[in-house]
Amino acid sequence: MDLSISSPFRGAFPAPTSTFILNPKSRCSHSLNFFKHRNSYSKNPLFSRQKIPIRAQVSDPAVDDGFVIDDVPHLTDFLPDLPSYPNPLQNSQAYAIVKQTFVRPEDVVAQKIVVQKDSSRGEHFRRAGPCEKVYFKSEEVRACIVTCGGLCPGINTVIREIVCGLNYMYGVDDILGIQGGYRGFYSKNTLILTPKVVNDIHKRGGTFLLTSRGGHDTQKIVDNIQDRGINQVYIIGGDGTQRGASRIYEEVEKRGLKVAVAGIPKTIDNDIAVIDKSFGFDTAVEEAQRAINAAHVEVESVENGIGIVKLMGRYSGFIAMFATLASRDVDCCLIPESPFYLEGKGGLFEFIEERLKENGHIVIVVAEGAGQEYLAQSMQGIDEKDASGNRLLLDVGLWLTQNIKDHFTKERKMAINMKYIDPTYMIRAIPSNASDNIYCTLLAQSAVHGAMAGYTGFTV
Ligand SMILES: Nc1ncnc2c1ncn2[C@@H]1O[C@H](COP(=O)(O)OP(=O)(O)OP(=O)(O)O)[C@@H](O)[C@H]1O
Ligand SMILES: O=P(O)(O)OC[C@H]1O[C@](O)(CO)[C@@H](O)[C@@H]1O
Ligand SMILES: [Mg+2]
Repeated sequence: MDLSISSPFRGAFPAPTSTFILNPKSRCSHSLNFFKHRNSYSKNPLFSRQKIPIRAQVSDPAVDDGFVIDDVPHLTDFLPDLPSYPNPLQNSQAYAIVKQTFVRPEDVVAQKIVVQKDSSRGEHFRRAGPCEKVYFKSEEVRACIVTCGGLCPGINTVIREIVCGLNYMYGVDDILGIQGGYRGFYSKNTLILTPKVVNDIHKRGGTFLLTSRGGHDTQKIVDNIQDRGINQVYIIGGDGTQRGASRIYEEVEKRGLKVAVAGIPKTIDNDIAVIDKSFGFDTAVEEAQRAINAAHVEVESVENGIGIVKLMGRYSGFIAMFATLASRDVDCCLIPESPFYLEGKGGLFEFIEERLKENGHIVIVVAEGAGQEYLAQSMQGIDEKDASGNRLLLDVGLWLTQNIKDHFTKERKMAINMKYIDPTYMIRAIPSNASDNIYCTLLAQSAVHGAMAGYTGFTV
């Protein structure tokens, strides 16, 4: 596993994460180039990356050690005369340690931690964290936060920590909540967010700001940002949301506005390239154990018990796979990345029969995106999309249940006991656990440091 992105807290101050850019155009910072979807990353032009070889450390210009930085944009790229100020954290007793831990422009995080002795240095990202110079005075900042897409444990913690981070670390007290996703910019009133208002929200699931799919109108959103005098925009959401954030950043740059756009990646499916784990994933895997345990208890207590648990995972089976590995009660895990078939030698039916003979029961975990090709064949013509344009998946759990029942009762004339559990929303509509809370805090604070330092168009 690549552990390059998130670092543990050091002392009273969280060590910086690294970040990636929202947009291929770039300069220095600490963020990733807007969000890379694990499966679509290389195919989607949005995610194509500009590689900027840096030779700063190399004294002999003839030496090319293959160091590449996937850099992020900065406000001074299009507003070259912006003044900078010393980071106010230096003056705070509570953050005295920060003086030794400022992130320097040369600090980067390697994408790969396993390399060969003679391989080139490879791809790197800006390291996130507090910088010596900031490009906003505290009293000048008017920030806003928006949440889009599906739910995920920890969204409220991220909201809370952006508000508290801005206020406690940088003295910012003008923070607005945009309600109901992107469309909330132009169709709803804003909420005033203070540390007091958000104090307890991390104990609740969901999003305090409400969310939605669809409704991204770049022009209207940026008009609204401009009209309201907002100059820092924090956008929490998945791959679609980060694409939308990229559009906002491009429009802001086109209009020459001093507005920092920062993305915080959210996805329960853990389908982001570059990072190992998205926030809320741990919590979801933990909650999935309850469904798997229930399935196991049920099928262990009957003859020929077949338990099926369907878990989220549209294009990637991380939740299903991790929940399976953690549980040890699962016999078979079906994920979108790995094709399977039902009939014949090596097929699922054969495997189930073997297990029933051997153990008297079987537990199968299936990710929602697995086997969609079969469902599409059997239900031709159904091609529904959600408001954001994501294809709505057909229910693989029901399809599997029906096919297994038909096979064993009709063809094999065997009596089976089928138990189908679909805990879909239960694993994401819960508050984040302790370790996700810390991770959410790290991401939120890193986004705040990045925006204060003038970086923009990045996903932390
Ligand atoms: N290419 C795009 N350009 C602009 N906006 C987009 C784009 N794709 C999606 N969006 C907007 O982003 C928001 C969220 O998108 P979507 O519903 O796909 O969820 P997501 O962010 O991918 O989260 P998740 O899939 O994890 O639930 C929606 O408001 C949608 O209109
Ligand atoms: O029903 P909703 O809220 O649109 O979201 C369901 C989808 O959102 C996700 O949780 C995240 O993309 C998927 O796993 C799932 O398919
Ligand atoms: Mg998505």
